Amino acid sequence: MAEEYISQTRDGALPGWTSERWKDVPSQLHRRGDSEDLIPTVGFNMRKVTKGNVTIKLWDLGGQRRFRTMWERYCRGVSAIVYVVDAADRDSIPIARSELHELLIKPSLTGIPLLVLGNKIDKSEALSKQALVDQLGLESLQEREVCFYMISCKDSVNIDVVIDWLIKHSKTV
Ligand SMILES: Nc1nc2c(ncn2[C@@H]2O[C@H](COP(=O)(O)OP(=O)(O)OP(=O)(O)O)[C@@H](O)[C@H]2O)c(=O)[nH]1
Ligand SMILES: [Mg+2]
Repeated sequence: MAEEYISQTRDGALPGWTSERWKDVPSQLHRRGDSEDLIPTVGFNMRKVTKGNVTIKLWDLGGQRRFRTMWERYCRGVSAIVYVVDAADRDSIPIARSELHELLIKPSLTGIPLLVLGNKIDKSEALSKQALVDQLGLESLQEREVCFYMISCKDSVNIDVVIDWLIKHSKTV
């Protein structure tokens, strides 16, 4: 069931990429593809996105409190962790910060490269890059590669550099 978008929003479709559900996942864990761009992730979704001879397997983990305890389990052994923050939701940044730091102190995740994305920069209330880096305490993170981009899935801002980063950090099998 290939779909022509890989990001949260239909507008954020990436030309040339196809997306399909990861086949070895129990079907009750999937969301319906049509609506998953509009509502919070329930549990998690898994996808394989492909362009040419590049395939990336993505685990999209739900951000709600009840799903956070499973983050560590699904981050173990991955090539990279991508942490997406709503840059316009200023009140939630302290929680995003503490949850991120909680996750990264887990010994099982030592050294895994981290990509932090400040999303929704199309919104006027979005924080600046420096403010977000400061409020998330990214400077204090150690012993792993950390990269940060400001993005807009809605307006497709910086999605190309995200994809480049993911490809660069993917393990070749
Ligand atoms: N304005 C704007 N809206 C966006 C953008 N990206 C996603 N959205 C919208 O945000 C809503 C989804 O909420 P999000 O906060 O992104 O959901 P999420 O982070 O996946 O939430 P969890 O799955 O609970 O972690 C949808 O209505 C999207 O259309 C963006 O770049 N700009
Ligand atoms: Mg989600």
